[in-house]
Amino acid sequence: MTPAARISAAIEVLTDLIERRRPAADALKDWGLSRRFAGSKDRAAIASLVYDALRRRASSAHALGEETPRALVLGMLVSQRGMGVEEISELFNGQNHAPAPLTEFEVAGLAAFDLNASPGWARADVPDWLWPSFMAGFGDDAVSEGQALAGRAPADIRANRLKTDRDKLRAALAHLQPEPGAWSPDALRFLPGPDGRGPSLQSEPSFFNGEFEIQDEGSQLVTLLAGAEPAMSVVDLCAGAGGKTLALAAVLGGKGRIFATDLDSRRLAPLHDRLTRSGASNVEVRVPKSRGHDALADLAGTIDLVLVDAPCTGSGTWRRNPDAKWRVRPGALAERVKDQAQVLGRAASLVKPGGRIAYITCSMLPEENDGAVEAFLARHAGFEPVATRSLLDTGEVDFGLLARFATRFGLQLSPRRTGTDGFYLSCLRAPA
Ligand SMILES: C[S@@+](CC[C@H](N)C(=O)[O-])C[C@H]1O[C@@H](n2cnc3c(N)ncnc32)[C@H](O)[C@@H]1O
Repeated sequence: MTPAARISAAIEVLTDLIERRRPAADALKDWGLSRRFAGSKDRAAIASLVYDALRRRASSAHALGEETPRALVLGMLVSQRGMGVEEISELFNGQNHAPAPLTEFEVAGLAAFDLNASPGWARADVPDWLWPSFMAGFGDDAVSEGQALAGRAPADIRANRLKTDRDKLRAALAHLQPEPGAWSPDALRFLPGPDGRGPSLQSEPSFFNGEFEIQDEGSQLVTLLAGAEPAMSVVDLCAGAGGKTLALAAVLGGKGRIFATDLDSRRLAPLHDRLTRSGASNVEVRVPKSRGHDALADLAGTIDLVLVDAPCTGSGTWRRNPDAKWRVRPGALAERVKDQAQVLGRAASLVKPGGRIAYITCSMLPEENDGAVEAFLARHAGFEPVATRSLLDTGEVDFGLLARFATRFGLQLSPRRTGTDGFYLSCLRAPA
């Protein structure tokens, strides 16, 4: 396919996913299935155009005065690929599957393209209804935080301490040129290539052997800072597919016990194979028998550390899922805040006197971070937030630099601050 034909294909995929409000991956897959002539390089290039256009959706639409799939691609070619009107006109020539020639309106819009004239939410590429939350969380930095969140994400892996260490793993993966992560002692990072894609890590022998898991460095960090120690009893209350469960098992080093559960039993399904591959032997997966069944009833009041990786808007992961950013509906934030209150209440009933709840979200929004913790503290007398300084003093690595990112009750990581996905951590000590 020619570069211009790939642009036409990207416009088609964007039309489908916007009209039907469906995930980008599904729309791209369907497009590929019905266009067998497209090779793997074509598909990768089209996916990259689609994801980049979604990353800059609000800024393109605002600068060009319309929110059509075509306008999103045009804006992205200017803001992300640095193209000028002439270069774009050569591609948009209407011949051989190229997009139709530019209209006068489009030429004028491209010639006057200036993001500085746009409001904050558009420059930051954040949905306008979430902008007040962003401003409340980041103040003068809100635009640059949003812009960093609209960038491409690297691929991070966590060396599994139960089987290897970072140096050995780095040597085993030297052909893929990983770099050590900036914060987590277990992290290796692979930067995206020109098409936005990273290496195919899941086909590496060291992956099959359980020597690493794919996990954003921010996710690794909040798990390391949660305060798990060997010999503890730990509950991972919202374990899902187990990204944090596996990281906790590596910290415990085979000592103590981890109970992993989730409201949705289907989400736990991949965890069994992942545990086998990782070599973790002290994890018990508690699958609820039905919706509402409490699979942890026998553990009430006995647990040293309850990790709550709470259901949230996922706004911290918008670099990886730029389509999800525009699918979040107004009202979703209030729903997630209710869920968070519910899981935190359940955590409070599990933790032992003097034990700890580690509350984590992959969110950038203060309502579901400090806001959720503040509401919990108001409802649960005697619980106290653990000072951020003492969270950072793990004795393992000097995390002191992260103190700059302390919030009222915890720590906020972000692409701009830490080069990771956006994560929040707050630790709460139960009354003795
Ligand atoms: C952020 S995801 C968990 C990701 C997972 N911990 C990981 O690291 O891969 C949040 C999870 O919370 C679960 N969840 C939602 N409400 C819950 C509740 N009331 N109790 C337990 N889990 C809940 C969801 O099913 C979802 O799997």
